[in-house]
Amino acid sequence: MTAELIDGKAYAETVRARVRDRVAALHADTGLTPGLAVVLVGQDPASEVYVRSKGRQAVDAGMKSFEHRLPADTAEAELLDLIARLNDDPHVHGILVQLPLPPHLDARAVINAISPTKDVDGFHISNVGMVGTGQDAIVPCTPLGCMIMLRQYHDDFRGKTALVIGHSNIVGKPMARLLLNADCTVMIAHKSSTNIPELARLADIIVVAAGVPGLVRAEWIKPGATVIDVGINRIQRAGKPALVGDVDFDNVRKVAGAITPVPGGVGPMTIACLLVNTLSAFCHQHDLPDLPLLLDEQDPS
Ligand SMILES: Nc1nc2c(c(=O)[nH]1)N[C@@H](CN(C=O)c1ccc(C(=O)N[C@@H](CCC(=O)O)C(=O)O)cc1)CN2
Repeated sequence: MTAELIDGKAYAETVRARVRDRVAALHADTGLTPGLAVVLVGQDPASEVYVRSKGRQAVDAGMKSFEHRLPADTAEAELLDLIARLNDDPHVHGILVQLPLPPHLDARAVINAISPTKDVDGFHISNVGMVGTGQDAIVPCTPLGCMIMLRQYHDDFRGKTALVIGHSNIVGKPMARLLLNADCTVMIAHKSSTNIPELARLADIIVVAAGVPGLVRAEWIKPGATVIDVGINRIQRAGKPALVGDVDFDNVRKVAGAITPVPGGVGPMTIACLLVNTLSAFCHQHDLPDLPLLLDEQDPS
């Protein structure tokens, strides 16, 4: 068996096209345009790339993009002051602060200063709490992207077992909660777990976000399982730089039913889902109907 490749780039393009069409239709009806503010503190090279891409993709989708770049030594009070201004700005419907932040800044305080209605990353404690209690809320972009792709392979999660490897606040925990909200049976493991192989063998779905290159091995995979690799690891392979995930891709793909590659799997869906969340936040703020998330659902317009 060779697993079907889950083409995140193609899914992301479909999501972006839907957002673009809906933004154009809403603009034609209301004259309003969704606005996304992205805040970058410091000059982390990977963050620079992601922030540039977020701004470009927002503009391509017909949105306004507001980029705020602050020096690495920015004081927390200054960052909180910027967030307060963005919270009050009617042209800004979504706000995100790119992570990681420099170590002198308290990421939790910064995220919780964003208005929950504009928190398009879904990291604010009130959005986290709402998702955790099964209420409609803004969902973090990477797990949302994983769910959209998983839905194409599992129309019903009831009776399915998932293993989420990794318990970060931005991927592992929200991913597990979303699967649980969909009535999946969910196991969560992390870097201190000693029984990951045994748990993995039970799983119809594996989502891994552990930051360990090649962690998930072919011998652990239930034949036909869906494997979603969120890992992005920059390593040296045969003396050359390479980008690999947390899954031993070449061997796991011989056993799994469907698998995401790295690059080109989950990553592209992260920014596409940021556009979905920005459009959603805009719709809620203007009391307009929201875009359905599933790719096979019809747009209400
Ligand atoms: N405020 C946030 N900070 C961070 C988030 C986030 O969702 N919100 N997630 C990550 C970084 N990230 C977006 O911000 C992100 C990571 C990876 C990709 C992506 O498309 N990856 C490509 C590979 C790109 C490469 O060569 O580096 C892929 O997997 O194909 C997009 C967005 C942490 N911070």
